[in-house]
Amino acid sequence: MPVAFTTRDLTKTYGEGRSAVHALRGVDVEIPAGEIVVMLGASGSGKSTLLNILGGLDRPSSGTVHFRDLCLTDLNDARLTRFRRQHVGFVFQFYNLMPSLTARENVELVTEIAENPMAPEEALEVVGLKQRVDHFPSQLSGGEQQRVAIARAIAKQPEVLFCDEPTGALDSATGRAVLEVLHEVNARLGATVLMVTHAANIAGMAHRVIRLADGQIREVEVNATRIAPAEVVW
Ligand SMILES: Nc1ncnc2c1ncn2[C@@H]1O[C@H](COP(=O)(O)OP(=O)(O)OP(=O)(O)O)[C@@H](O)[C@H]1O
Repeated sequence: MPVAFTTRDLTKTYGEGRSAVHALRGVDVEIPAGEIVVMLGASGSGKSTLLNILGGLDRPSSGTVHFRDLCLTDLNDARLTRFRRQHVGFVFQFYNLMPSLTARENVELVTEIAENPMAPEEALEVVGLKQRVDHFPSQLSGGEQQRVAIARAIAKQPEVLFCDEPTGALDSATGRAVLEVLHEVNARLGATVLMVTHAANIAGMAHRVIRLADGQIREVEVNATRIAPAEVVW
């Protein structure tokens, strides 16, 4: 299995002196391409910090990150931005949609600057919103808005989709619908999906589960069998 990301002795410290917070303390991890990987850990264990560094939104204090054979830690800001634009998509807990734009227009914001985008309608079809392309966010439910955010993230055909608590603001039925979409994006489009969550039950649908504690990898587990998104309970 080809590797999407490799980190070596990654550290991240926020602040300095007595107020320094050691968010990551020597992380060595490999994320295989084409998998759904779930990162679990207590609040403050460093999950979001690691996700943001892998996605090129933030930089480590020390250590290296490779995306395939591209060393992200060597890139200047302009090249790191290009890496993000070409290779990765992000989905956050709060959907960050533009309220004055329709679903289609929200997706177009990304497809207009992407190199090899899908048509916005196609991305909205993948997430099951073909009939809602001309609706504004206020006319959509929370789960539907999150699906627009996923459509926006996948429309540029990223190799990796980073999701930080993508179901955190959703009830269980709506959350399952969103997980179904993430499962589809992995199975149908072949994107690596890297998801941070507090909901341990979501780990059952992953190929691989990474547990963090105190800024370090505590355990990496490969699921012998996976459950379907519809079976996830929380
Ligand atoms: N910008 C920042 N400035 C200072 N400290 C920060 C910053 N971002 C994160 N931290 C600290 O780094 C540690 C790790 O934070 P991180 O958000 O990565 O944890 P997490 O596991 O994602 O937590 P949660 O599940 O609560 O989102 C925490 O102690 C947090 O307070």
